[in-house]
Parts: sequence; C-alpha cells; structure tokens
Amino acid sequence: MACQNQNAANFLSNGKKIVGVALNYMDVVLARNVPVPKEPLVFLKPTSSYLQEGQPIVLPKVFTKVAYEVELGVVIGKPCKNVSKADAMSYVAGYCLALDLTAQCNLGPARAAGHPWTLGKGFDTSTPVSQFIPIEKVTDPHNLPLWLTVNGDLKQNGCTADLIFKVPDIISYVSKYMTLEANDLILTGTPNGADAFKAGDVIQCGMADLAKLTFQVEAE
Ligand SMILES: O=C([O-])CC(=O)C(=O)O
Ligand SMILES: [Mg+2]
Repeated sequence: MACQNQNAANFLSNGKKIVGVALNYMDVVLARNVPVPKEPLVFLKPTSSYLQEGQPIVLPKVFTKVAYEVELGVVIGKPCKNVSKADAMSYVAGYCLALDLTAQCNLGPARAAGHPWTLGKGFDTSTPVSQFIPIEKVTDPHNLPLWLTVNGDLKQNGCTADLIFKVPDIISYVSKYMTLEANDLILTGTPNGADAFKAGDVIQCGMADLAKLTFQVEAE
C-alpha cells in the first residue's frame, strides 16, 4: 500500500529540501555531448526558491541567461534512509509539475570550474510548482507527457518514459547519502529543449491531464 501523508498537500510550506537530478534524459545527454551519467547527478535547491501559480517568475538582475526546465516532481511521504529500489515507491506521497529554472550564465562557468551550482539553481522563484498530486491519481509516473511553451511556442515536449534514472532509482540512490523527509521534493530532470527566456515572456507547461501552469516573467 502506498504511503499516505495527510500533510503532503502542504509540501511547499513543510518541505525541508528540494533534491534535483541533472542530465536524466538521453536526448539531453546527446544534445549536450556529455557522457551518459553512471549514477544520478544530484544537487540541492533551497525551499525559498518555491513559487506558486499567480506569482511572477522574477529574473535576478545578477543573471544574463536563465533557462526553463519542465520536470516531474516527486513528493516524499515519510522519512526514508537506505531504502532499496524495490521499496522506494512506498515512500512517495505524490507528485507535482515543476520548473527547475536555471541560470545558465552561472551554471556554465560553475560546471567548467567544478564549483557548486547553488546560486544558479537556488535563486528566489527558481522552483515554480503545481498543486500536490496524490499518488492515487498517477497510474504510472514513468509514462507522463511533459510540455512547455514560451509565448505560445512549443519549446519542450518529452515523456517521463525516457528518464534514465527512474523514480525508485533516484530515491534509493539519494537515500544512501541523506535522509529524505516527508514533503521533500525531488526534481527528476528535464527533457531536451531547455533554453533561455526573458522578462515579459509567458511560460506555460503541463503534465498529462494532471497539471497545467501559467507564469508571467518579470525583471527584478
Ligand atoms: O540544468 C542543468 O544543466 C541540468 C538539469 O537540471 C537537468 O538536466 O534537469
Ligand atoms: Mg533540471
């Protein structure tokens, strides 16, 4: 039986951390001409980066190039440490649709220098999310179409079927290192097409018939 968590709908206010996975779609790996990851490539974002529909994405004035990344988010339901892949799904309370906004102007040099990704990934409004989607509403998390438009033009069109590391792989892997806690969010990675957007743009994204979001973009 899947984990039930009464508070998971409040993952925005109750979550302790956001765990991101990078380069988790083969089309991204091929487009960027980087080696296929042998293990999930994991980073953290602060919960202060959360944004809900109705509030604008604010581009920090310190950045010159910020990209959209549409992703499946996984909301953890109960504390989880050293779990096997076979058991991992019993720690999932539900899902959300998320954007992992990324300042490529910061990430590019950081990646090249071997520096942390914290600022390019963790700025305020960098994690727009949908409402919580209870696990019961999702028959298969690995068969969810994901799409994103900018000003009506389709920019990303993928499917979670193409995830390199699946949801249980990620949970099991991360839980070897850090305890995943109730209401933590895992960003599973973005399909190909992530690119820059600017102030004045309107970003829309969707996941199957489960969530659809619209965000206005403003300059700081
Ligand atoms: O921003 C990046 O370069 C990596 C990332 O988050 C993703 O692939 O989803
Ligand atoms: Mg991402």
